[in-house]
Amino acid sequence: MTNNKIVINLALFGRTQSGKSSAGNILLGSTDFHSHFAPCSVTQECSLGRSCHLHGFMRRAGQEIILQVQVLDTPGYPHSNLSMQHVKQQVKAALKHHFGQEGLHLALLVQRADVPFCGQEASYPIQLIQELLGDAWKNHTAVLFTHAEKMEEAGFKENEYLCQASDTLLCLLTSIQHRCIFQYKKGNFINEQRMKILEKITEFIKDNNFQVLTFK
Ligand SMILES: Nc1nc2c(ncn2[C@@H]2O[C@H](COP(=O)(O)OP(=O)(O)OP(=O)(O)O)[C@@H](O)[C@H]2O)c(=O)[nH]1
Repeated sequence: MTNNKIVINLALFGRTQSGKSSAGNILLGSTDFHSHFAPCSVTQECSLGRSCHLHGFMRRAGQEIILQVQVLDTPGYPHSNLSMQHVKQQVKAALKHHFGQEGLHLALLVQRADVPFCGQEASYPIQLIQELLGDAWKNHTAVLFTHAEKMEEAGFKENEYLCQASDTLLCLLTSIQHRCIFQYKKGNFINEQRMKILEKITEFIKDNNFQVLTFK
């Protein structure tokens, strides 16, 4: 953090087609990441996107702090045509390259709200986060639920959804101090969504005293 600017470093993890790139684009307010429907994995390589300077999120000693967000998009894990070992090595190298010195503030585990969180498939991305972030992963991970509008359409409020969640999800949320965010993709509310998601993320990072994880 310099006197009046902070750069927040985020990395997206999750299963194929969970909505990682789309969430990254919402966070950045851009279309930097390649995001579309496919019956296979779209993202093949890690890539870093940077937002413009954002105002109105933070103040310190009465002075406005300008926020910039950097997001690392990663291939789905498991992937439809890359081995798990390959993806792991690729993400490890990208974390070191982009956040090796500056550090990572938060890993976002991207999970579709309309897909139950259970079984082996759900646990792979968590295992990847644990392996790459090490013991402190619990302090630097949040779940980002995409497709939350489907949950809303089915008549669930966020707390009701979480109350009825699978044991695996409840156990994960307990480990990460219940850090989770719901992303609703509907109509013309994308900018409003972006602000809400960024507010939550900055809250988590502030609660963590801006601590980062570095990579050697
Ligand atoms: N309705 C809805 N669609 C979404 C949401 N998030 C993503 N999508 C759609 O889901 C599809 C996959 O999104 P991506 O962002 O490409 O997902 P990804 O996880 O990056 O996919 P891979 O790179 O294949 O692993 C796209 O058609 C997105 O438009 C959401 O919150 N709601």
